[in-house]
Amino acid sequence: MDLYGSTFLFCLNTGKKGVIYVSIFKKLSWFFRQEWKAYFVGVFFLIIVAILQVVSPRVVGIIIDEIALGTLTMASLWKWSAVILVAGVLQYLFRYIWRMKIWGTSAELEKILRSRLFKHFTEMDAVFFQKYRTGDLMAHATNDLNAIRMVAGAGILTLADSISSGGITLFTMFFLIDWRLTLIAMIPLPALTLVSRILGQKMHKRFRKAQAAFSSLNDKTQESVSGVKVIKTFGEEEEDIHDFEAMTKDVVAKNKAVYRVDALFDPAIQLILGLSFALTIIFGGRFVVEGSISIGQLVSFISYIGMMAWPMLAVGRLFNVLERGSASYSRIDELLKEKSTIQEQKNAIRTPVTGDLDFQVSSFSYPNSEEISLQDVGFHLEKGQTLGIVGRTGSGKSTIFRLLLREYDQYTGSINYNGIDIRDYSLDALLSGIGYVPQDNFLFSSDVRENIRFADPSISQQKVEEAALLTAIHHDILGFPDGYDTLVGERGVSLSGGQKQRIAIARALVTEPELLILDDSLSAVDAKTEEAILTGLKEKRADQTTIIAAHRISSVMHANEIIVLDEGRIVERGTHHELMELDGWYRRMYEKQQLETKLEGKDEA
Ligand SMILES: Nc1ncnc2c1ncn2[C@@H]1O[C@H](COP(=O)(O)OP(=O)(O)OP(=O)(O)O)[C@@H](O)[C@H]1O
Repeated sequence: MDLYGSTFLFCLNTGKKGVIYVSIFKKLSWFFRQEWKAYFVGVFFLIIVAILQVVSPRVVGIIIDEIALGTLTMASLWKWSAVILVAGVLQYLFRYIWRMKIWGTSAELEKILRSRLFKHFTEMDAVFFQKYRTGDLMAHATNDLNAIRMVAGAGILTLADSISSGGITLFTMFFLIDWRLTLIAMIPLPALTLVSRILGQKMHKRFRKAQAAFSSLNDKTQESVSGVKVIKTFGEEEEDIHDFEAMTKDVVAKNKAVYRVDALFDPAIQLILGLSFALTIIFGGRFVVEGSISIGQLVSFISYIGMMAWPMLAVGRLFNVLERGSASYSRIDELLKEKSTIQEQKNAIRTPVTGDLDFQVSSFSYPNSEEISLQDVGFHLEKGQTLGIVGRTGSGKSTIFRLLLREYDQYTGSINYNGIDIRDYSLDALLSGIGYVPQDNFLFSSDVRENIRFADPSISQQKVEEAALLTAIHHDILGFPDGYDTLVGERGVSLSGGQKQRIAIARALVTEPELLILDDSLSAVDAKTEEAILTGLKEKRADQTTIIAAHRISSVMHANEIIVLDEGRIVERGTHHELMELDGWYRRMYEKQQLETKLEGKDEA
């Protein structure tokens, strides 16, 4: 049996896996170099502890020998007791130091990698977020970073500890007690390495599965609780309970699988150690009888065997930690290597965009999509003008905005601001000039004021209120329990869809952007309020450009120009009057919506 073949040093030098173990340390060498002082102190005290560890068992052996020989005096008992006490206290102190140094420093690595990853996420483009799902990215930011931290913490610790405490204990057994007994007693111990390696691997796999099952159960619970009204309306309670029970059963089964392996650990360790103890008693007993070692030495030796168990187990654990860390490092590295397709030019213009907007896109398709989402879409807006965009769902309204916001660069044609291509501006110069209100408005878990002045927390209350007045939300806000201090978002008060929309518009308006984009942002607001907001905007933003996309014609009818999109093409264009005269889709929609409003009015009356 090749038990010794799995010992650490051998593995470091052999085979493909050996390369993995070395390479993860190499990959992290930048960090170890940066933090070498902390590691040096940590490992130094680790070695001192390893030396101190062998003192007590040896002292106990000496006391026993003195008892056997009848030479023990009170003075020597006090002396030896003091040695044991001092060794114990020093071990306590030094263990504290190395733990602080090694664990604390490894947490630093996690922090550095997490910041890098987060910064990277914020720099990535829409293509990246389409390729990786949010859940996966979150898993990378937690599980993978944790596995890498383990290399810098538990990895370094087990490596240094198994070499120092294993080496020193072995040295003491070999040279200070009896080399023959050491060789015999050590025979079963490498099996501990195998046990911790193999069972550890199995445990980890099963634990991962159990965790995944538990998080699915969590998702399911959340979905069922938040969707309980829909479930009841459709009379689906029975099915839901059935699904829930099946998932609960799955979680229990997977946890049982973890315990099946976990329960094997201790008995296996006891069995192997027991074997080693048995060999020691049989052969050590004979050596004592022969007179080649003393009883005291045998007692010390038995303690040392117990102390050898940890380094042997640690080696197996080390392989697992390094393997997982290496796989995680590769995954994180792959993410960090992803480049955004949106790149700023080296000498990009840094002054904020202003002036006329000229949008001329002859063709655009989303990456990984064969369909052409925009074809020959062009418009020119002078500073201060308003453009309306209408069209069926999926006709390409939001796509125009995504190009304006530089979420995608891969189109043919050009988008110019003041005669300069938007790709020649820095992203900050472009985006700080645009106030964008997306269709699915999002409020942060914070108060109303902070939500409105999100772009710049130093904006005054007066400006916040002006923006809120303009979007007809000011009086609503005053009616909230804490006015502008009222918490909104996930954990805050519940707002109506229209209130959320108006806060989102106020957030875009408060910075007085050069270009304001409202992407179907008035859909949940009633017709009267909509009219008030649009009139206000027209006055306030007479010198600034606005684009409004909407399903409701009333949102765009006062615009300088209106374009009607269908399947990514402009099918009608002109002012409200011109489009009414054209007698096409626009007019039909307008009349239909007018009729609906009238009927609603009658219903309400
Ligand atoms: N990320 C994407 N990848 C591939 N195709 C997309 C993507 N986003 C949108 N599309 C497609 O592009 C077309 C235009 O979509 P867009 O979101 O611009 O429509 P819209 O007019 O804004 O619709 P709505 O009024 O429903 O918001 C649709 O056919 C849509 O399926």
